Amino acid sequence: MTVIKALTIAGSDSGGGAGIQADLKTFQELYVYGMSAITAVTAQNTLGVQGVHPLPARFVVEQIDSVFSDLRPDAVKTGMLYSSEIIAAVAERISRYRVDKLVIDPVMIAKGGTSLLKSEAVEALILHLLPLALVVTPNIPEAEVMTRMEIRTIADRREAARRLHDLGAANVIIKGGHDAVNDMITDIVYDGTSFTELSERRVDTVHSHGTGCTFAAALTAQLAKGTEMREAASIAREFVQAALTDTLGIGSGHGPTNHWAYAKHKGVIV
Ligand SMILES: Nc1ncnc2c1ncn2[C@@H]1O[C@H](COP(=O)(O)OP(=O)(O)O)[C@@H](O)[C@H]1O
Ligand SMILES: Cc1ncc(COP(=O)(O)O)c(N)n1
Repeated sequence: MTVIKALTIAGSDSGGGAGIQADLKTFQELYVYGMSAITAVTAQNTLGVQGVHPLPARFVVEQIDSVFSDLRPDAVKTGMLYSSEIIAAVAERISRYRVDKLVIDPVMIAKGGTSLLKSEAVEALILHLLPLALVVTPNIPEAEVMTRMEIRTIADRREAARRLHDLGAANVIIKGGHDAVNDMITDIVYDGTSFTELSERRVDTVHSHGTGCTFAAALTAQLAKGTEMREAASIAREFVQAALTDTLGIGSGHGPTNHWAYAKHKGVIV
């Protein structure tokens, strides 16, 4: 049996809906062996983020080295990176280990408004990490910050994707979850040449904590298996749609998505 392996470099969410926990649950559901390097520990639940405790950059590196020296991953995902020190250290190791399947989810702000990336670290993310990305997966506000442009229309999203590609990401997926206007939620995939739109009906739910992490983790799992970019994005979109539709309804605030839903609906996983 060939075991496909993926590493997530991200923050821990004690509430289990986002961050490392969402990534590992998603990898597991897609039959990918999950490994982690934790950048920060958050005290978090469905009501918000109560505390953030970053780890020293050198200890993030130590975790990455432990994984690479023994369990070589087939793909790597980054989530919450918190500081420019951690970003620079992660970028150095990604280059050193010649990671070719790097998925960057440029996590900046939790849904409740707590910052998960220091504002001065945005430049480091763009400069050091973006050029190493096989794919970057910003939501609309994150794409606005990185491109310094306002994004309203689908044409704006395409322009932002072009700019992020020009900044060095081989592929760009701009997620449409923050579109407050349309009934259809559209993620756009840009490979440097052509655009693909992935549209699904808006799910009207408060239980959307961790959608971004879950999408990028499903994408990473599929890329680790060798699925091509558009097909991997489409499966990730389907995974999140199921996770948002069949909610667990736990917690008294913005609850997590249901990581079991995709497998439950599909019956079998390929
Ligand atoms: N209400 C919704 N209905 C359907 N899909 C959604 C909804 N909200 C988010 N998504 C999907 O979840 C994923 C994450 O999107 P988004 O919310 O934009 O990112 P983030 O969680 O990083 O803020 C995307 O694939 C997006 O299309
Ligand atoms: C540790 C951690 N990482 C990422 C997110 C973003 O979550 P979302 O996907 O809801 O934007 C989070 N809330 N906590």
